[in-house]
Amino acid sequence: MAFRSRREKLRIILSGSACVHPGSVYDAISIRIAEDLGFPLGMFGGSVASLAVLGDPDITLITLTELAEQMRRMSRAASLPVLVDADHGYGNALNVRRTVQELETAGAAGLTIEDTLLPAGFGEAKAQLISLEEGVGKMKAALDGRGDPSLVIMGRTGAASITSVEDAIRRAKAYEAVGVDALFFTGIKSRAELEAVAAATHLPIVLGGAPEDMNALDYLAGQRVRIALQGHAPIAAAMQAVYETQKALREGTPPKALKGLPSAELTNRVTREADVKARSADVLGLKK
Ligand SMILES: O=C([O-])CC(=O)C(=O)O
Ligand SMILES: [Mg+2]
Repeated sequence: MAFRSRREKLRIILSGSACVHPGSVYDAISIRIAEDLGFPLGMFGGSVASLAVLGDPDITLITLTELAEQMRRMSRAASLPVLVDADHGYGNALNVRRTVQELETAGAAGLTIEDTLLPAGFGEAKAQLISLEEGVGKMKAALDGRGDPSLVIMGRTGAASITSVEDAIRRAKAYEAVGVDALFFTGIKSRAELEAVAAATHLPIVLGGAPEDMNALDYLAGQRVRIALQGHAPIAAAMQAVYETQKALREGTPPKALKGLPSAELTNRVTREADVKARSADVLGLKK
């Protein structure tokens, strides 16, 4: 299976004793840059998928087809393992099963299925959770949808910030019991909360954002956190760069005077120019 080695790399991170930061990836260019910089893993958040594909905020308006297609483009462009935020699995538990099948064939190394009610319910300003029973059904369906046993399936709960840490623990234990590979928590606000969650569970932990005083990787590693997200600054930086460049051009700056453009060397590296040239020499009869 072409993607197995990517998945095994993610499994090595999860079964190791260190905590790593993933690179935030959302398209073919961003995944190549993350790979070149030596990130051990890419994180493809639902928020950045929505931004990159639709230019939308994170309201789960994106479809599974669009998400999987974006993942497929990244899988073609680089071989960095990618953990995909598959949100609620795009429907009920049967949809979750299909989501796993699509992301598996699109080359994801792993994916998270969460128990938040998505898209937002009618008349509900605040995030809601589905029941624990429905969450368990989704995890079972996700595991059942997996064709390649090396694909990593993570159970994700946002209960810590929606209901309580106790509820997050209850849910995490139930997801653990049906056989997910790792637990992904969002909304953990303190060391005490993380320590409670870690003490009550057994699987490797992924932390979707943490307060400043919990950033030390050795502390996180000691609580079985193997992957700690750092948000999605690269796409935000890209937005600012496009804004500045278009603004300068609109205001009459000559293209040659623009600031912040990549060197030819960086552009060539990101586009894998040398590979294209070598291939063109071989198959198009062009000079290298
Ligand atoms: O999983 C992540 O990267 C955090 C998240 O939910 C998102 O960005 O949509
Ligand atoms: Mg998300």
